[in-house]
Amino acid sequence: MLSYSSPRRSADGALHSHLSQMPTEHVLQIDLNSIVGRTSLELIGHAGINYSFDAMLPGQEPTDRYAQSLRDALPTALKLMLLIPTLPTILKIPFPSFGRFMINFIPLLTLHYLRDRVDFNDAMAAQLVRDRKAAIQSGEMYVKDDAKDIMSLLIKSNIVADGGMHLTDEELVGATSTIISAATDTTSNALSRMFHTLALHPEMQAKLRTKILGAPEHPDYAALEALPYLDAFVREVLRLYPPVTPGMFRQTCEFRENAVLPLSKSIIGVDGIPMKAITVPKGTCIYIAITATNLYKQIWGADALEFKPERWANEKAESVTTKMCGIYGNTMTFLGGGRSCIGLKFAQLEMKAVACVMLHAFKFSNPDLCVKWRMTSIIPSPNVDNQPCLPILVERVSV
Ligand code: HEM
Repeated sequence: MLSYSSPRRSADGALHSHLSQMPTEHVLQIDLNSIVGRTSLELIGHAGINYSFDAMLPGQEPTDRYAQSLRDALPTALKLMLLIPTLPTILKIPFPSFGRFMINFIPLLTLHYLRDRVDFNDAMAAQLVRDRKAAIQSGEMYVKDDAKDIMSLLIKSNIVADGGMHLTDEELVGATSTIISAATDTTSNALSRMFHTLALHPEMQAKLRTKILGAPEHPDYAALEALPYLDAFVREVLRLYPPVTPGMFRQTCEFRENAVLPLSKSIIGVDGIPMKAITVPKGTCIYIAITATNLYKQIWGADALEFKPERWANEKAESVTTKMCGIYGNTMTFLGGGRSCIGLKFAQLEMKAVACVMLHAFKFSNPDLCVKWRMTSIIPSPNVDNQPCLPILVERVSV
């Protein structure tokens, strides 16, 4: 049986107590990137699977093997980027055991390391699902009454689902693994950007703190939603700095008809003739430029590159009301359509909750160091002198 999180050990509280150990009169320089990385892991642990990775113990990296394995999986996969073009062929192999045989056969240590991480993560997710299902079916109180994590809710609705809507155990394990990996580096990166932006804009930080001090220190959903300036701040961080990647590829379906994309404004084709629509042949690979769309001056205005939460205050502004196909805040940050992100609300609430807890107690400022955001993998990350870190000065707020 795995150790589950206790309702009393909340991750935002742990982040708070992590920093609370600093003496009152001191200004500390800390690497916030590492702390928010652990915070996002612990938050999805609690809210996603009711599991504590013990990621917030002060002064040390998590020793939980599941946490370590999750942390290693993405960087290892990215080392194998050159193999990505072979994926469509591999996925067409009808026998998974043959695919596994090929992976074992190829003498590539990184590939074998990744195989072991994926196997371990799947085994952990499978055990979590098994334990939780057994606990729910046996009516154990803590699961029945307290557990509101995503996995428990999924299992509970699966138990009562009609045949056609029923997920197999394999699908439940797949969903659990996907949610944990999809919610970790993404939100951690968004939190880093949020703190860096707060440190770079002390006047906005002070304004936000004033608004937040009027709300409870550990706000519930309604209290978070009742803070419009916080909402605007989070939207602006997610617009200007899409946390995942500047763009993504999609391929139009090979088995459907060619599509015709209408254009909001006509463009001049290479033959000099104005075009009002573009024909996209089936099977075409398309690059969706996430950052370019979020910063497009024709939509957002001449100040599109500036960080301005105020732009969200004017609900009639054309930039905010233009119909974008993205699912959040008129941006493409979480993409759009059938395969868009399902965790946007979770991510946005996590940013708001962490901002609320932290701004209640601490002030963040920028040390005299040049932080550069670099594309190290598919995710932009903060660096100083080519070393990944986000140095931020932290001091207690005297209220
Ligand atoms: C700021 C944080 C986040 C950003 C910017 C973000 C962005 C994205 C993007 C761009 C995709 C599409 C990826 C692709 O198709 O290749 C995606 C997919 C997904 N995201 Fe997020 N995400 C965030 C947080 C989360 C969180 C917190 C969760 C879960 C609680 C989550 C769950 C998922 C899942 C399950 C998918 C796959 C959906 C599918 O393929 O049907 N994401 N996300």
